[in-house]
Amino acid sequence: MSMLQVSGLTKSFGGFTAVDNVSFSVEEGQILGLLGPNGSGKSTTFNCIAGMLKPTAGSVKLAGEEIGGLSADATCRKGIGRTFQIPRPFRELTLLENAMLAAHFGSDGHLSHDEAEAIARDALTLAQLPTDANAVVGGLGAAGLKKLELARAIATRPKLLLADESLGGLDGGEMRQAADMLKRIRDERGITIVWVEHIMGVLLSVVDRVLVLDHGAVIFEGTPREAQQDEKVAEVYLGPPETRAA
Ligand SMILES: Nc1ncnc2c1ncn2[C@@H]1O[C@H](COP(=O)(O)OP(=O)(O)OP(=O)(O)O)[C@@H](O)[C@H]1O
Repeated sequence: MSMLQVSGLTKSFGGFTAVDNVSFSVEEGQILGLLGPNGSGKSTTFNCIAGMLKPTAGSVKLAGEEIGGLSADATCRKGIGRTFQIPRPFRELTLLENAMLAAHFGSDGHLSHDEAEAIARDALTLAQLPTDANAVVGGLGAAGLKKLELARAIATRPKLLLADESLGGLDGGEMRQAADMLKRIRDERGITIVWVEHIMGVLLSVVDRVLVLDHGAVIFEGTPREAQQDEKVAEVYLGPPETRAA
């Protein structure tokens, strides 16, 4: 079954079409890498799926149910969790409290304190963060803050996780760990993932399929191996063949 089905998605800002008739689907339990150069429409596509933007046209279905145009909180309660490119946790709250708030946000408000705490501890454990009640946000570096983003998204108990630029600001080793963590979330929890990233790098070793956007349109869809061999993909990332270093 397709967990996510995007059909004819279009988003215009005034007279400018940032996303132009984009269609793709993600099967349950798969990881899709959504790639493309700066300004290619990745964030706009992501935000239309996550309910931060209203599509101008097209359909977004989660497990067969139309969710296009729903608000961000309604989308979350339907089962879409997201991370933000720039982490903005509640710094005055502990890690556990941050994850507990997310657990409440993802539910219909019927979670007890103890249920929210259990979900939050589980999410922090999966993200390899401390679960004790005193652990605070201060002192977390870039990699720690990315982990907290993931913990907060997982605590909403999503069917589909939208991961936004999870590698930004990380060094090589941290990038590998971040990629492995997304894979583990899929492997251990069966959560379907759409991973939006500006750079290809380590992403190709983890995702099942790759979608590449350029100027708001899909220019490639296939396996990571096919992406590495595709001339159109090489062109948007590396420039025309005659300008590339040997
Ligand atoms: N709110 C907006 N109003 C007007 N134009 C916008 C708006 N949001 C995005 N755009 C434009 O839409 C195009 C696609 O932007 P988008 O942020 O989706 O690209 P992206 O692939 O995510 O880029 P990046 O890798 O830099 O995040 C860009 O030309 C951008 O300037």
